[in-house]
Amino acid sequence: MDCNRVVRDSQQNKGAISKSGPGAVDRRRSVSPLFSSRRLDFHASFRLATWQLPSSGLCCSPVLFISTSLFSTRSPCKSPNAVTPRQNPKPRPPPRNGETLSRRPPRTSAEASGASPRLAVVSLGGYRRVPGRSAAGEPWGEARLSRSSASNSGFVPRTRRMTSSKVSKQRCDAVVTYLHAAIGVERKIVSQALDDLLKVYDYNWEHIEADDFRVLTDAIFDKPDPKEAQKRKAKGKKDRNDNLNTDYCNKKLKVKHESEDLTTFEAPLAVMRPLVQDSSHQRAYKDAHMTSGTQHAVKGVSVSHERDMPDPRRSQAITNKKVSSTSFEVALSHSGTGKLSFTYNSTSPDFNMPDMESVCKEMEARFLSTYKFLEPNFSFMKLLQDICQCIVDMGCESSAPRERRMVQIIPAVDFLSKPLVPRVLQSNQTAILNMSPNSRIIHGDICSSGAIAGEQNSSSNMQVIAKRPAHDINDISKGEENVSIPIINGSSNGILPPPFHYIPFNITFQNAHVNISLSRIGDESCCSGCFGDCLAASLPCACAAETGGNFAYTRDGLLTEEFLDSCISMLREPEKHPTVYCKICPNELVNIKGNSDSRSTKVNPDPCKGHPITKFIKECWSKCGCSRNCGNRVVQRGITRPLQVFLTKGKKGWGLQSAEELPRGAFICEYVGEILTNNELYERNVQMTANETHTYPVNLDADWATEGVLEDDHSLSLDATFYGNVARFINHRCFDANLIGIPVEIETPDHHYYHLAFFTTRQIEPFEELTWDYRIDFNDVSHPIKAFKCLCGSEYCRGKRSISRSKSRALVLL
Ligand SMILES: C[S@@+](CC[C@H](N)C(=O)[O-])C[C@H]1O[C@@H](n2cnc3c(N)ncnc32)[C@H](O)[C@@H]1O
Repeated sequence: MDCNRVVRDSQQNKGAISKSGPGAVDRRRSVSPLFSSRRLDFHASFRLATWQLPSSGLCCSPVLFISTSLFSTRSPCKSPNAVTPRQNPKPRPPPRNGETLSRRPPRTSAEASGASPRLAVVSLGGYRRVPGRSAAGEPWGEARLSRSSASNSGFVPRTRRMTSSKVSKQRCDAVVTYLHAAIGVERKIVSQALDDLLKVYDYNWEHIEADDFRVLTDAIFDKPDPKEAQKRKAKGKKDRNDNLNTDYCNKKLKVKHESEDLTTFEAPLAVMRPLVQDSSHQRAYKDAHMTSGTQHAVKGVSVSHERDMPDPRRSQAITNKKVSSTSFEVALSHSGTGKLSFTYNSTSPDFNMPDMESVCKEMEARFLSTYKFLEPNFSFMKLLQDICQCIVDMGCESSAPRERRMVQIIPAVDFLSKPLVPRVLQSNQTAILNMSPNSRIIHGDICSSGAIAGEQNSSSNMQVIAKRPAHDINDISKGEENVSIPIINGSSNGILPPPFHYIPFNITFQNAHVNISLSRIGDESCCSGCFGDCLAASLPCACAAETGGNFAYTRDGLLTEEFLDSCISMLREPEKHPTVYCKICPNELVNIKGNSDSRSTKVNPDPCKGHPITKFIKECWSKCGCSRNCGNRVVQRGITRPLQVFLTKGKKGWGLQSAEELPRGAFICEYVGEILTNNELYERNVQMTANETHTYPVNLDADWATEGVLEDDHSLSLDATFYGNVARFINHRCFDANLIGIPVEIETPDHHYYHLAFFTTRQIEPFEELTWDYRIDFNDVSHPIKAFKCLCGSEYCRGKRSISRSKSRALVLL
């Protein structure tokens, strides 16, 4: 995408506006009471063409062309005496010889119609040589416009202005043939548009040929859809009936619509309009349902396919909701044309049309502040380009894979029959996600605020479509795990978990120093002499030393009773086990730092709250001689149980369950997330506002006793808010949870960093919710993460009382 081009065009247009009638706009503004509302239209149109130059033999496919325009119009005046905006303006006088760029010809119908345009045009070109053809390849823009190709195809070189009588029919025919082949539009439409333009420009071919026939192609593609014209016509009639005073305006409208009706713009293949998040969901659904054969819904967008429409081109319509101050629409047609359209209605008299460059900049700033993580080269224009490219890509696939994908994206839950609109479109490969610009892309908590995650902010109805990875409801891990982990929503409301990046292994965020090196593993800490399954050997190998000379696992892959009992005891009866206290605790130190610019006057950290001395499992690893199937390698082999992410019945949001009974001591999954230093985690927590949501980070402090005085940045945490695995769905239960998190050493004997693995504390029935004790200190008011009101239901619940009176510490402590 050529952003400079956008800016240049935008600036040129400012120039054009200044000459073509800003005074008129301002005068109209000064009589604003005469205008009932203003409308801001934004169009991004794109088209796909497979075409062949007549003589060169160059076949170009696909060609993507995006043009965007931003212009405002005003609704018809209410008084016959009022100054009216031009509904069907006379064409601009043809440019005279020697006129400068500021008198350039109009590029869109909107501009031609007298609306005040600020135009940005972006073209993308691509070509493909047909093997065996002789012509030299040219990018589309050049090929389409080149003098050689033009003359080869029957065009004559640029000439002086010609009068109507001098225009050769042959030349017109050549242009029509050329554009018909190039962009796949009916000859009649090309011909009509060419005739119109020739008249407008006094048969000056220079303006028509300029900029690669841009004016002509724009005129063709910007012809209004006759269906819309019909609608407006009908509305015009209604207005006339409603208010006789508008007769004058309606006459004008009628003239325009009749001329629009002459065009035969292809019926749209699909039209998408966003839902408005208000109480009219049901009405919107009803409306959509009435106009559609079948319907499925995208986050914030209702999509319907009019399969029963008699149109031989199998038109599809995606339609919905009408009453909106802002609306957004995508129309696609089989000819390979598309149009993205945003309309904003305002009654504000102070409305000032922003220029396209400013809009892009503002949108980029909003995206950044909303989504926090954006690619460095993100641009709003690129987003539009991506949408177009996505449609082109999908359109170019053969129908067979498309059918297969459509089968895959049909969710297991009943999205289709409910009026409340689901928020995410499911797809294994791609998805269009419709979100409010004010909503967060990534967040974990769907219930602490009592709201469903992903719900759109109703402060703006403006929708942003973004192509981005979404959940596959058949496997939330997207194939990253050994087993598929489906998303189960038993309530049939179509809600899905908020988006996040699924990762099966921990990944360092930035500064965390995780030193994984073979040289750090001493010979005494591995079993390089072993072979096959260490558990099958007559004597435990060196890797069992960490667990007192006995392996923590049985031959069945479960934790030994003894090991599990002692871990559970450490968790539930901490007073019976040693705890280590830091002289200066990194956890408390970071609180001071974090508070340094706030109202806090603290200079000394609080005393250490203590860290448990927890048992570690030590698994065999790459420096060992045993095989991958060794019984002392359980956690590193990943998830094997049939887990499911499911929507809980209460207000806890999503949870995790197993479709099968689980024995005591079974490995479920490890807690996977970003590895952060304490400082990074604190910064992150502070930056996330109180209303933003979290999964609960885990502090890796299980073995601090062996570390002596810990440096700040050696204190690490795992945060699954943005990147994580299924463990981020495990809900908390005070004290008697059915899972326990146990530290596991795999790649490094250095216990700054380790894995946190969940094992069952007892036998678990199929579909019983899996829980673990976050060990949240609900009374810690200093922590920036506001804790939830605990709904664990345990008789030992320690969160339900304290939450009402304080912010609680929400960092999980091991
Ligand atoms: C790690 S996430 C667990 C998955 C979460 N339920 C979800 O839908 O994404 C932690 C969040 O789940 C909710 N949660 C977990 N356990 C809870 C409990 N016992 N009572 C109430 N809410 C709980 C809280 O909103 C908390 O912020």
